[in-house]
Amino acid sequence: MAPKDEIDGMSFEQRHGKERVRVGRVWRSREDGRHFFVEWNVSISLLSDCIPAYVRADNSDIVATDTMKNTVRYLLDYCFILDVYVKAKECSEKVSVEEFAILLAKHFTSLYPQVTTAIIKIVEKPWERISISGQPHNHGFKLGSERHTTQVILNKNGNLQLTSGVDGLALLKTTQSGFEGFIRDLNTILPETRERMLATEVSASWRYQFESLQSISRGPLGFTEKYLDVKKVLVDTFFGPPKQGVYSPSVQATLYDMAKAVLARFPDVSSIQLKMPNIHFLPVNLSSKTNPVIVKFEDDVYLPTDEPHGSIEASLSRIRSKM
Ligand SMILES: O=c1[nH]c(=O)c2[nH]c(=O)[nH]c2[nH]1
Repeated sequence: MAPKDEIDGMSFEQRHGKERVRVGRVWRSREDGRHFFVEWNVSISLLSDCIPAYVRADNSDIVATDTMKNTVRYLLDYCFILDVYVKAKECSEKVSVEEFAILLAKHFTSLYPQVTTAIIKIVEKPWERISISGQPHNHGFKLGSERHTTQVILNKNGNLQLTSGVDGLALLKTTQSGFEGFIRDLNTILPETRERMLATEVSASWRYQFESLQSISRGPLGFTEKYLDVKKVLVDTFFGPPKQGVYSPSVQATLYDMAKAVLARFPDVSSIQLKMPNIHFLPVNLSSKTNPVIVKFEDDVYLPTDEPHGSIEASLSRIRSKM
């Protein structure tokens, strides 16, 4: 990713940045007094022309990460120094995590002549508006589960790679899952089955087809809506219709159906990567010498296990027309 430089007859790559810069932001609606809140964990990585710092002890081209670190603390009071916060303050209207990442990347690549590319990653903490007696609260939030993520890679010349994603989306179904017909050898003890639990924690990231800043023409929260829509397609495809569900012959087949459904539904998504660990729920059969059947497994009592778990991941991309 980083450009390679040749130094002393050797190839050299470098980048520097700041990880885990945390920021919270409240937007207050004047109309109905409702507050909107986001908490973001921002990582910045800059590709920049600062080889002299490595080879000649000349730091004159360095955007210092220590400045950023000190500024994070300072900024609890003053919101105008660290780039992350300057931009957060400038966002008088609520923005999506994708737009904010683009804003930051634009800032770094346009302000510093040395910076050729900015890579911004943001993870949004899942604060959700709370409801009291069925009524959405104006300023109360509780922590949910899955996290909205984004990564923006922006080049000085405007070339853009934009991905959105979801992490920690835990899904489980108690039937309509099996695993049969796999290779059997000396080490195979797993029985074939058409009846098992299926549980996973989906990590997905999908890339938008936009390849430059100019090609993005969305409303202020378009990416948040798209995130919710993609998540819904993933979840709906995993479970199938509410009454009968849909049979899963393997995690692999379900993963592929989910990826295909996203590409079929969203023309502006050019690829999707899915990681779906197979989180096992083992059948419980208990016996002893004196009592051969204490608990007989009848698709009811399971032992949940995190370790080890199956690891299944794949990505699906549109093949670009060569025309
Ligand atoms: O859906 C599954 N895919 C596998 O590759 C696998 N391997 C395994 O032991 N159980 C399962 N289940």
